Amino acid sequence: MSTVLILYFSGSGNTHQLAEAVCQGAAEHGHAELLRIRPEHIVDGRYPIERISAALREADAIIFGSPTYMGGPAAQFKAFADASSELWRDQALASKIAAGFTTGSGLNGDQHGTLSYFAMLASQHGMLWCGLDLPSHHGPQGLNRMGSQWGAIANTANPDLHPADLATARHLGRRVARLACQLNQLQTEATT
Ligand SMILES: Cc1cc2nc3c(=O)[nH]c(=O)nc-3n(C[C@H](O)[C@H](O)[C@H](O)COP(=O)(O)O)c2cc1C
Repeated sequence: MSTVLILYFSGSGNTHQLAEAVCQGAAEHGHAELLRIRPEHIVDGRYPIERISAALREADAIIFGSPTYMGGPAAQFKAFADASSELWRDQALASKIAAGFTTGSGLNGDQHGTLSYFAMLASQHGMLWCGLDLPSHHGPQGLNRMGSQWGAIANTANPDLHPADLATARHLGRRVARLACQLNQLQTEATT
């Protein structure tokens, strides 16, 4: 069993749809929970990290999500990331698995900037980055049609997300949760 948190911001709902798909996949291997960053929680540009720091400390894996705004994560996600420096001081998230997902309206809308930022944030926290183990247009569902191995991307040119993008997000959630279970098992074996 593993506990996976999906920590994300969504302005108009596209990234929320992708977060739900990630959560469905992760729930196949344990407990998975959505934690949405709400703009009204942010005060003077800072997210109140104390609201969620216990949940972050207890999770086995954290999957970050944000729409891509101007080639990077939304300011609301960055407000959380900056506040997470409280947890960086004692490396409270070290050795947890991390992964990421994003949405963007461009076919190539520089969504990699957002995923690269998530990987950097994970590295700052000493976390272990988990990308996608999928070549592009994989299998009958056409998984990873956006061709990214850093994480899951959905193109949002249409209001309903593409089934292949949703299936790719479920795959990422499933992969992270499965790896977290395996890591838990190894740690248990090492201490018994
Ligand atoms: C301020 C702003 C900047 C944006 N910049 C980009 C961008 O750089 N690349 C891209 O592909 N889409 C960009 N978009 C489109 C959003 O990423 C896209 O609509 C996304 O799915 C919104 O997600 P949400 O519904 O979860 O808020 C931008 C949208 C806004 C409002």
